[in-house]
Amino acid sequence: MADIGGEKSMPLPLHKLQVSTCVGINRFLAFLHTCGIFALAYYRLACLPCLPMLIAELTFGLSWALSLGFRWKPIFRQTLSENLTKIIKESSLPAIDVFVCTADPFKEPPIGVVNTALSAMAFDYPTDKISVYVSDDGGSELTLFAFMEAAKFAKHWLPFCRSHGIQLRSPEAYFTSGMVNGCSYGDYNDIKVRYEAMKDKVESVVSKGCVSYDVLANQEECLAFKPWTSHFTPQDHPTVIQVVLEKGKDVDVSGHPMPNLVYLSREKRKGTQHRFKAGALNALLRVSGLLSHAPILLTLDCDMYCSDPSAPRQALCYLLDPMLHEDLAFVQFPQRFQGVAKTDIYHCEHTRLFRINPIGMDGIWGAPYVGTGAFFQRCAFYGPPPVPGPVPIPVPQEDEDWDSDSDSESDRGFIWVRKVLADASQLAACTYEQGTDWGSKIGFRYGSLVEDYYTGYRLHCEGWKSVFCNPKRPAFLGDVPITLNDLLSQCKRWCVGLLEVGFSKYCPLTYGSSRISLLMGLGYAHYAFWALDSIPITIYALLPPLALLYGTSLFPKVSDYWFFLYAYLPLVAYAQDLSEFLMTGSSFKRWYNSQRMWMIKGVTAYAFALFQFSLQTMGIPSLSFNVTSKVVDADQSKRYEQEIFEFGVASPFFLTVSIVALINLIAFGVGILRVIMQGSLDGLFLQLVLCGFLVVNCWPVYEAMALRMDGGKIPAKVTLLSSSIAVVACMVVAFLAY
Ligand SMILES: O=c1ccn([C@@H]2O[C@H](COP(=O)(O)OP(=O)(O)O[C@H]3O[C@H](CO)[C@@H](O)[C@H](O)[C@H]3O)[C@@H](O)[C@H]2O)c(=O)[nH]1
Ligand SMILES: [Mn+2]
Repeated sequence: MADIGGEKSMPLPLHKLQVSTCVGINRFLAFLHTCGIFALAYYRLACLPCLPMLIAELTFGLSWALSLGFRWKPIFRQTLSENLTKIIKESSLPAIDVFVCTADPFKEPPIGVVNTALSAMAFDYPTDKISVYVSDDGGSELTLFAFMEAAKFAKHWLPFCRSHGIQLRSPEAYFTSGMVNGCSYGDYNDIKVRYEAMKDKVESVVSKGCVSYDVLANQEECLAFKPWTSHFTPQDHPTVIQVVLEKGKDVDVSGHPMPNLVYLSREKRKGTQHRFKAGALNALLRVSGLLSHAPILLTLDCDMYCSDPSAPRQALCYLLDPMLHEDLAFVQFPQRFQGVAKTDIYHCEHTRLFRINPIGMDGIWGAPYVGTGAFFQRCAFYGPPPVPGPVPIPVPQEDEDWDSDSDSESDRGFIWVRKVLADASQLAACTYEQGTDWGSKIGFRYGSLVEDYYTGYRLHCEGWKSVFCNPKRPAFLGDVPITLNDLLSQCKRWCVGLLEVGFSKYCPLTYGSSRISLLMGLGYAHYAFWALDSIPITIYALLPPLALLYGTSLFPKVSDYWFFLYAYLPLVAYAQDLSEFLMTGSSFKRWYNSQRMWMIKGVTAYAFALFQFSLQTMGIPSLSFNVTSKVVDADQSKRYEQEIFEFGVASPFFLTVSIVALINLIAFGVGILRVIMQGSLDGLFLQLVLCGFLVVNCWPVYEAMALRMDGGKIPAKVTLLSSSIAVVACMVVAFLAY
């Protein structure tokens, strides 16, 4: 323990890592693929003067090249948290401020937000070192009410979890997990009844839409709702700060101290920019800096509860390592999800984004920040890492606290005096940031709808590192969108946000590559230009089938030796993708669905994002952060569980998908006829295969157009419009052919 802070290395390792065994094969395949892509370009230029196909193939090639960094040096880390207690005393553990964001009580039910907060309050960690802050961008009394009720329930819940060593500390998850052995606890029924009563009370208030006096217990509770006057709207209201639980004052039913629980709704005024989630997090950063000032922060989305109470200790295995500590900005846990359908039809899990690519980026420099489930060092938000010097930053010795200037104040309970709350209000004022470096050099960064990606990227550019912590037992579990439209809208929002970074002066290819490393720059660029995949996907989805109608061959004959190239490149790319998928423990069917979603996104979310972004750069009003709905409709959720695609609404996304699906169906039919009539397959073989593959992928679309009667089918007007467009397109092509 004594020489942790010294120059010598640690006596007991806190973690270890292992480089993936695939490194050699990955690099070899990369070499072959590069040669292949150059050969493709040569083939297109030399043999077929077909410009769009060349563009498509070069863009595919570019997109593949940008993913090189993910495969360069994937590493697998493992924490050895059993050693943590041997090198640091419980009382010396650093304090943690947890940020939970919510933005709309109707899209994000308060009971869900409360469950997330409860799971963090119940961390397996000294309670007096935890402060949970809730940022309510919806400015809703319903959310505050839910938290006041949750605080009362927490006084029973925390001791219950502690005494029985409960692992799932989100009460909703615990009571629905079917952990029947819970019933054997004497107090199980009591706690269950309390939870349900609390939930009913909160839900009934939410369904009424307002907090009336009769549901409040006393004068003090009534006072808390005073800010909600008739002038109060979600877009225009003063700062509201409520200290719902206060450590040192509130204790649970067993007499143990409670963590701090603070509700914050930052000031909003019409005409001032509020910067969505990044703005909310920055307000929390300042307010928590004044009230509890923990050196470690955890950011959580309201729908992502903590499913392993040891998560903070796992994160500390990295954050307290003197060898990493100096420039380690954050430890990122993967986003993992609950309630995913068996074969994950919409590929909500984003296996590649959240679980495969981060291990690659971790091996080169650091995993990207994904908005939730990340433990930060507070100081990372206030400037670049300290210049490496001879003396490493010391971890506290025996009786010293980690952040020694904060403990003396907060322990005395000094922070909650009225004066401090008034100051905190000022910190959350909507004009506070004007003329400051907030959002540009300090705090979460502004300028992109994907504030998480952008902030992590800018921190990396400043020299900060990060670590990807991916334990077998998921540390955090979130909800997934269960309708196709929600998922595509979310994806479109992400893509627009990513393009905002890609086409800014911070473009990862130039700015990033020169500051982090070429491979990291490529990795970040891979995301920034995600939406560009729409170009080759759309060309491949339309041109080959239309040419098939013509009888024009766009690919080499089977007998041609160039054929090998067209077989090798996609097959190896798919096989590598599949094997990486399977290595995460996913199934073939899930992988298949993920590639289908990639195609669907190519002609919808990616394409629309590109269009939206172009409009935006021309000065047409930009997209705002449309919060993904976390409310589930019973019919929809039933269909989701049965793995039936949910269309239902007349979304423009579905129009383009349907057109592509129909054109391929027609072309495939005509193509087969052509082959039968000509008696030869040679020249059209690849086109037929591609078209057939698209038809197979589009199967749910045909079903939803013609065979289904439920509420999730494609609306008749979309079917009608898309069929007309597809038929006209095919007829024009057929006409041109004669
Ligand atoms: O003005 C806003 C908008 C959103 N949020 C919160 O941001 C979180 C994420 O919003 P959600 O609608 O769930 O977006 P997703 O696309 O599902 O979220 C992913 O993408 C976001 C943008 O990149 C990241 O912030 C998230 O962490 C990441 O999970 C939620 O807790 C919201 O309450 C705010 O606090 N204020
Ligand atoms: Mn979300």
